[in-house]
Amino acid sequence: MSRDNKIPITLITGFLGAGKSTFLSYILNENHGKKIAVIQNEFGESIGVETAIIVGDDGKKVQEWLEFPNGCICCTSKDDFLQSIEDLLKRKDKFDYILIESTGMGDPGQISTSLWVDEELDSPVYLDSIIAVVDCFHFEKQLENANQLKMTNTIEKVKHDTELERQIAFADVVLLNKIDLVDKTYLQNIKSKILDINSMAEIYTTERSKIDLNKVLGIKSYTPNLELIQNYLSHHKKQDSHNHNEHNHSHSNHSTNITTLYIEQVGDLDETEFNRWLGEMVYDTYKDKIYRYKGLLSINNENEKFILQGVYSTFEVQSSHIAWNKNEEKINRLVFIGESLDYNQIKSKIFIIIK
Ligand SMILES: Nc1nc2c(ncn2[C@@H]2O[C@H](COP(=O)(O)OP(=O)(O)OP(=O)(O)O)[C@@H](O)[C@H]2O)c(=O)[nH]1
Repeated sequence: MSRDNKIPITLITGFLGAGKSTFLSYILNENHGKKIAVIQNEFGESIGVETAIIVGDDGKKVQEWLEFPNGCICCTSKDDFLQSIEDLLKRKDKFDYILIESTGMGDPGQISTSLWVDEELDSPVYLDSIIAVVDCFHFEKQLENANQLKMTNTIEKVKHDTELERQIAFADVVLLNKIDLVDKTYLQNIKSKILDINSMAEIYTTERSKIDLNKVLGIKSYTPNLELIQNYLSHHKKQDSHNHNEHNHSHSNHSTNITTLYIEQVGDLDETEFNRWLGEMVYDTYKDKIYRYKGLLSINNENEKFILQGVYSTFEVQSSHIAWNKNEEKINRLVFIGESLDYNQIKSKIFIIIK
């Protein structure tokens, strides 16, 4: 099934109180011309969205539907996101977009991998993008608390408390919300901390999560869109003249070890060897530590540019159907976001280049 006939899913993540429900309410009440189904895996308190939740007389959550004034349909879910999606699909004629609000502590990587796998199985849905809503007023404090806990507490606690960074690491779009509560200098500082973690994300500043919906819905972050990938990669190119430490956006005042790492290499790739190498990295060397990765590749004996997309150990290399220009230098360019990534280790074995 082509993506044009599939239903897009946007996953909304964010720490407790960041403004996710405010964002959902805003979307549902905007004039977007879509019929939107909403899946939430927790109870919330904001108006509009949670009114769709029905509690059965046994106290359990029951999935229910509700017509919104602008034609939206809302539902709430059981804890299992995928089951909810399956249930939703039985009512496919009723909607053409799905929003999933993950709980404050959800792992966006797990959910996006599940959706990605479904896509491979020719599922009628596809993952459009992951949006992280960040409370910029509390961000520094939340990050600081997480880092203090990292030094002192158990592994479980650490995993729990790195969730804020992980949400940012997995995001295609970050909404820096509550800008009414901070000044410009502070905001700039927060932005650069977010870019240190994930320099691929589009960052927008918002008040009450208000944003042009064209910037957040139907943006196809996971499709092999050459323009989008080139856009993601463009600002990394400028850093390439710097030393290797610059490839890894780890700055001395940056306390997280989740970073973005950029690698480039001129020439053509042996596709089989590249797949083998990447598999080794994501299944073995950096298992569960490489979260998200994208790339623009030049494959041996192919005229077209290829695009790499990956989450954890799930990845795809697909043609963009756009050829390299005759005068263009063929440069393979990759961006990885993950934990404790070592530039030299990753680059040392990476590219099997055809002379
Ligand atoms: N000052 C200010 N308050 C905001 C803004 N956006 C949301 N809020 C408020 O922040 C509180 C939390 O917003 P929610 O939308 O409920 O946040 P949430 O992420 O859904 O929260 P949880 O579901 O508890 O994780 C609410 O009282 C909102 O009214 C903003 O831009 N500025």
